[in-house]
Amino acid sequence: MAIENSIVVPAYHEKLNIKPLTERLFKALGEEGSAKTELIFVDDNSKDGSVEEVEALQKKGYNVKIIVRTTERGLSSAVLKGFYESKGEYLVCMDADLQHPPEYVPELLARLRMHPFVIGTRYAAGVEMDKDWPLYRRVISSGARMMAKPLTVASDPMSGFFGVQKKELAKAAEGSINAKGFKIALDFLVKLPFDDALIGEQPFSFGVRTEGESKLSSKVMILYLAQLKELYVYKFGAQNIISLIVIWSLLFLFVFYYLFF
Ligand SMILES: Nc1nc2c(ncn2[C@@H]2O[C@H](COP(=O)(O)OP(=O)(O)O[C@H]3O[C@H](CO)[C@@H](O)[C@H](O)[C@@H]3O)[C@@H](O)[C@H]2O)c(=O)[nH]1
Ligand SMILES: [Mg+2]
Repeated sequence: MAIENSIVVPAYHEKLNIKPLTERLFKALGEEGSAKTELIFVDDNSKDGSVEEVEALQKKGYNVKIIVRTTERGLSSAVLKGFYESKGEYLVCMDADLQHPPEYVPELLARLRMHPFVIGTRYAAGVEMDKDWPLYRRVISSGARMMAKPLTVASDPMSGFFGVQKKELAKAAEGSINAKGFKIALDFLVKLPFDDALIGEQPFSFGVRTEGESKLSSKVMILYLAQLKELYVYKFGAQNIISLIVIWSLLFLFVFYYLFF
């Protein structure tokens, strides 16, 4: 059966999560869904046994592969790499650490047949943040989300769980997607030419990482601010941008100060 769906997972030091993610994903897809789905990990030379883990799963018959990059690092660029190497028309991005429960993927894929872009959202009726997600992460996430509000109607533009149709991806102007940092979905939401009204949303309950460590760092937060600046200029032009950036940067610094000092 031809591959229709490609699930791309950026992974850095995620060996312990690879097997449970693969097993849970293909179980959730069932026999028919699994036959038309490939799973692609994009690893940045973790050298932690992730490659061997994937090889063992291939031997068991799972349609999974791992791309190992040796000269590049970063979540967003890893996702783009996986998308460009994929066979399917329906592309999904999710984290390796099971914070995006694989059981939501079949529903997201179904929505992706009807929408050019589907964002996994933690802000919807009937779903919740895991109550163990630390308060400081919630505050950072809410601050970051607020700063992106003027850019998109999507309820959770910070989400790393999303789907996009490959034909939409091809419409992005050459070199326009910002592959730095963590927030590739936000770039797609602003720069891909689909109508806002066509954005689909997939509610999901955000899990807690049980294996490995988060890679969120102050560098990632700074990259996010740089991305925001670029997106504001892209969307609104340079005229109003200085005042917007100043206001939002002050807000961010206030949240940062409140949390860490
Ligand atoms: N290849 C590669 N993968 C990476 C890198 N940095 C992070 N990843 C992978 O990207 C995924 C997300 O990284 P985490 O470190 O788990 O991120 P987080 O802080 O928990 O952030 C999550 O929540 C955000 C929402 O608040 C999401 O925006 C983000 O995508 C992620 O889901 C994981 O699978 C991780 O291995 C990198 O440099 N290279
Ligand atoms: Mg995580």
